[in-house]
Formats: sequence, structure tokens, C-alpha cells
Amino acid sequence: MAPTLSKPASPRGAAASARTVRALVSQLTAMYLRNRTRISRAVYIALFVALANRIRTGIADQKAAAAREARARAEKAASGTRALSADDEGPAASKKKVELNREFLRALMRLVRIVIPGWASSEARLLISHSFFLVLRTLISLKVAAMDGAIVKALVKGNGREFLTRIMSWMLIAVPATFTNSMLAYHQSQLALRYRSRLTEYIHDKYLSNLTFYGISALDDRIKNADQLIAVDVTKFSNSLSELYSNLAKPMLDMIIYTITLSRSVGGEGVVFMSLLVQLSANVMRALTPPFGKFVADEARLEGEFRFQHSRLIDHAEEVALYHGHEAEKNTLDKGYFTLIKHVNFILRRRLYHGFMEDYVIKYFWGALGLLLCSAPVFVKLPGSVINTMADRTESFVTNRRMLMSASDAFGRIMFSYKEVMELAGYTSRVSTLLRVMDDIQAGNYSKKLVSSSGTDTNAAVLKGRGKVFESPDIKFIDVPIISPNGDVLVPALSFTLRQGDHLLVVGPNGCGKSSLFRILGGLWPVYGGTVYKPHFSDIFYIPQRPYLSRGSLRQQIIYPDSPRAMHAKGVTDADLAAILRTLSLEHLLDLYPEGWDSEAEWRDVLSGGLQQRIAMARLFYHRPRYAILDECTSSVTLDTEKVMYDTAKGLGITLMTVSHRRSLWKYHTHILQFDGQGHYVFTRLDAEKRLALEEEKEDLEVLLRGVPEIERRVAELTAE
Ligand SMILES: Nc1ncnc2c1ncn2[C@@H]1O[C@H](COP(=O)(O)OP(=O)(O)OP(=O)(O)O)[C@@H](O)[C@H]1O
Repeated sequence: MAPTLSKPASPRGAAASARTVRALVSQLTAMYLRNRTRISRAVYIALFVALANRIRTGIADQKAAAAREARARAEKAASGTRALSADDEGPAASKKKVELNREFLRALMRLVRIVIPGWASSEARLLISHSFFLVLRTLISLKVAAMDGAIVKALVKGNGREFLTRIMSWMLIAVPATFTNSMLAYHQSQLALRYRSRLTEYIHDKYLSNLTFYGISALDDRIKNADQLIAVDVTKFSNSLSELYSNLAKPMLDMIIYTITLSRSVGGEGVVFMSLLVQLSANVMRALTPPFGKFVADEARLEGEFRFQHSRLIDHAEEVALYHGHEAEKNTLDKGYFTLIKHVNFILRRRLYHGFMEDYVIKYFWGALGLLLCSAPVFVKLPGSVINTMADRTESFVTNRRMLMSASDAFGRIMFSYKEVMELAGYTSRVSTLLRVMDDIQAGNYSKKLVSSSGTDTNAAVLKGRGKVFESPDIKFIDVPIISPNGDVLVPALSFTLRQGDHLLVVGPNGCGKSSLFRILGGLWPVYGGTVYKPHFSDIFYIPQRPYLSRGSLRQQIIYPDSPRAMHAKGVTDADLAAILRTLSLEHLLDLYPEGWDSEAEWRDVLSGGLQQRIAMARLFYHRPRYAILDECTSSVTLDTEKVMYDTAKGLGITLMTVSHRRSLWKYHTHILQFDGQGHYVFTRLDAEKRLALEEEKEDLEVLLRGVPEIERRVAELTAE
């Protein structure tokens, strides 16, 4: 029934929905009239209410869907390209509306399937055990309500012995009751922890496979702070999900059990009438509830941005300190912080007004309704009632009041949990966006803002690699365009062949695409066209200008990304590593640190730029790949060290591909790929000596040319005289 009613339908679909509704209404009416008992009539009234509710939400869904469609059509017409979906995290994220709709349910179900992989999983077992304690708690509460009534009855009758006996039983039942409470708290925390572990494991598997982490940070701009999402939002989602189960499942169960028990004692129609009033006020409250889910998602995003700004400062502390850039950094940090605080304050204010309304309705309005309901058996004589004496009336009132308090507390918690559901929706949207973006990236679909040549007009678009890539012992590019993730075409079509044993020098002005060529070779950037033949990823080793020094021991700096176990499996010993250090005059490092190979330090800070470059070269000598990309990686070492590095690398049979502006490096290469920065290039053999001689001759001539205006002026002077 439900899907038919809420479907954003075509005219034919809408007519079918209306027919279904009419049929349901007439069926329900007939059943209501046929049934005589109060409880069954109450059930039918409740069904009517549910049906009316469903129709209302169905209509609201249809309106929202139509509005969404119209908006999407307008945006498409305006931009002319595929827009980023509105729930993406980047710039579009601020417009995102976190709603309790099917999209949320789908996203939530996907996450639930990850955190509870099956009925046999330990999480499912924990959930079942948690549910058992939830039911037990409700049954114990029912028993306690009845015992309360009986205690007061004994008191009113003045029967001291009965009173004491009942107090004793009350104390006894407190034992399983408190144990159940502790078990519930334990189960909830355990569930949150397990959900987090499952989700983190799943995300880590995806994030650190197929270079997804690189795609998220460099090729796609939908996720700004993946670290915040993984470290903070996943935790909040897990806590929120486990809390919500307890906060929803128990109150719902309580509501059902107490309402049935209450309707037996105060009459079904009374309960339904009160429920109607409660439902009405709940609807008003829902309409007045601000979109807390969106608020929470925005707050998490702003928190992430603020933290990211601090991480940047820590990462670049030295550069900022040398620039004396603390004032500029403080301004940026303050701006980030105050944006966050402004938003948090805004949420607090909205919570204040909402809390006032919520408290009044739930505690006092519904409380008064409850008292009216409990008094029913006292003032109205129900058929079949056995309440005659004062003691009976007191017992009935106390028991009913206790049950009603629990039922209204349960209903209140369900109502309060609307806010929690909205918050869960916020975290669900953030975590599921991360999963979706990771899926997209693994499928080769990147989404990045494209900046037009004028630099002003921005359009979102989806970039997808369509070139062909084959594995081969040599490197061959055939008509391959080099396009930056921003969509800038750096070189329209690049073709060259490099055989193993040839050594390539890549030169050109800044930003012309030298490093980008290697990003394509390393599989970091998609191949947008043409054909690339290249060796397997493991045969190419990359050394950047600023080497990456990992956490860990000195040994791990040399063998990165291998582990010590992988090193031993390759048959390499510490003595072999020491020999590599000697080649690069780095052996003093072993004496400098008392624990030798096992010494640990923040290597990025304790080693100078030149030493770091030599460590990176030692890494190359340890791995001995077939190809090495050396991207300005000797800029901080002396010419002597550079010579040792290049001679040793060539001696190990490594084919070199160098990006450098240094002329001293020409002699180590056989080919040159020269970009002009305008999209053109030349690929040719490199005769270093001849080229150096030509360069020198050119420079001499340029010096002469610079003197020509002076010579001409002098000639003119002389002519005049
Ligand atoms: N992740 C990225 N996202 C967007 N644009 C990028 C990205 N990485 C590089 N670019 C752009 O691609 C262009 C080429 O960059 P590349 O690093 O290849 O230059 P390069 O020739 O190596 O320059 P340099 O000599 O300065 O190192 C530059 O305009 C750069 O801004």
C-alpha cells in the first residue's frame, strides 16, 4: 500500500493511487462497523489515522519530488552541463537538504548492511541480545507498575503485613531490573564500537586501494576533509545509530505494550481519542521542528575545515615561521573558527526555542491528557469493571498512572528521537557521500569544478578517462593528451617512445606538464585519450623533489614502502642497506642515532633537505626498479653527490627519466622531451656535448646581441661627428 501512495506518479499512476485509497477507506469503514468490541474498533480508528497520515506524506513527497525535478531542469538549462549532485560535499554541500526520505533510508540501509554484515555476524548476535534485554526491561517495568498499585492498595487498606511483603518483592525485582539496565548500557557502547570498527575497516579498504585517497584529494573536489569524515563522522554515525536503536526500539515496544494494557483498563476508544490529540500536537511540533539534520551536517563540515586549517599550519610551520606569516594564518584560523561558532550558536538558539515548545507539549500538555485518561475508571463506570472499593480505585489509578507515565515517557522519547533521527540523517549523508565518491573514483568517474579560460565562469563536469593503457616493457605514448584535473589542456597530443636502457630528460617552463606526464605514467591521472604502453606499476619508482619520509625507523625510510619482513623475504640484510648508505656518504646516520637502524624520529624535521634527497636515492638503490622517475630530486645536493647518484643508478641498470633544469644532468641522458609551455613539444635524441656546445655558443651570441644597441648608438655618434 505505502509505495503506491507515496510514488511521485504520472497522471495514470495518481488515478490508480486514488482508487486504492478509496477502496482501502471503504474496506476499513465496513470492518469498523462490523466489529463491536471497543479494542477492535480502536484498532480500526488507529488504522484510519495511519492511512490519513500516509496520504498526507504521500502528497508532500509528490510535491517535493516535483519541485526537485523542476529545480534540476532549471539548473540543467542554465549550466548546459551535468551539475554536481546536490548532496555532494563540496560547494554544493551547503545547499544540501538532509531529509528523512527514501534517499536517506537507502543510504542508511547501505551503511547498516556494512555494519551488520549478516544474521550470523557478531553484531547481529549482539543486537539480538540487546533486544532481549530491551524486552525484559519493559516486562519488568510492567510488573513494577502492578506492584506499585498493589503497595498503595495495601497502604490504603491499612494492612501492614501485606504492605511489607509487597515492599520486599519490590526490592527483589530491583535486582534483575538494575542488571538489565547495566546490560543495556554495555550493549549500546559495544554496538557503537563494533559499528565503528566495521565501517572504518570497510572505508580503509576502499580508501587505500586503487589510489582512491589520491583521487579524493587531487582529482575530485566533492570531499574536502576525508580525514574528518573517517576519524570523526564515522564515530558519530556509529554512536548515533546504536543510541537510536535503544532510543527507538524500547519506547516503541513500551508504547505498544502499555497502550494495549491501558486500553484494557481504561477503554480502547479513550486511548485512541487521546492518541489522536497527541498525534495532532506531534504533527504541529514536527512542522515547527527546524532541519537539525542539515544543521549537524553543516557543523561537521565546518569542524572539518577548521581542523584542516590547523593541520596545514602544523605541516608548514617552518615555511610560515620564516615568512613571519603568523598574522595571516591567525586571520585564516580565526575566520574558520568564528564561522563554525556562528553556526553552532545559531543551532543553540534554534534548539532553545524548539526545546521550549517540545518540553511544554510533551511534559505538560500530554501529562494533563494522561491524568484525564487515568481518571476514566474512577469517574466513568466501564462495562465489566470490578472496581468498587476505595482501595481498588486507588490501585487502578496508581497502576494506570504509572503505566501512562511510562507510555508517555516512551512516546516523548520517540518524539525527542526525531531530532536524533535528523542528526543520524546528517551523519548518514556525510558518510554515504564518502562511500559514493569512493565508488565513483574507483569506477574512474571524477567530478571537479572546471575553470574556464576567463577564470570566472565555473561549471561542474564529470571527467572520465577514455584512453587505452597496455602493459609493455617499454614506454610508448601515442597521441595522449595531458589534461590537468581542472580541465586545462597542457599538451593536446603527446607521442614518444622510450626503450629500456634509454634515459630521458624532460625540460620546459614551470607548469607546462612535466610532472603531469609522470602522473599519467604512475596511473595517478586518467588517460583521457590515445594509447599508453607502460611497464607494471611496480617497475617504475618515483622520487619527488621533496621526498616523503614515513613514520618509523631509519631502516623503514630506506625500504619504504616495503616492511622489514618484505625486506628479509627479498634476501636483503642490514649490511646491504649499510653499503647503500656508504655509497651516498650517509653512513654517519647510523652513528648519529644510538639505536642505529631501529632509531625512530620525525625524519622530515631532523634531516636537512639534501639529506632527505639522499635518503630517497638510497630507497631507489634498495628497490632497483626497471624505471626511475627523478623529479628535480637532486636540487639540494652537490654536483659530486649528483654524479654518484646518477652513475650508481645507471650502474644498477635503471632506466632514468629526469625532470630538471640543471645542465649538469644532460650528460646522463640519451633523449630529451622538451615542452614549450604552449602545448607543443619536441622529442629527440640528446647529444649532451653537442647540445652544451650549442647552448654555450647561443649564450655567447646572446651576450653579443645585448651589446648591439650600444654599438649602434656609438656608430651613430661617430657618424654624426
Ligand atoms: N591536482 C591538481 N589539480 C589541478 N591542477 C593541477 C593539479 N596538479 C597539477 N595541476 C596543474 O597542472 C599544470 C601542470 O603541472 P605540473 O606539475 O605538471 O607542472 P610542471 O611542468 O612539473 O611544473 P614545475 O616545473 O613548476 O614543477 C599546472 O598548471 C598545475 O597547476
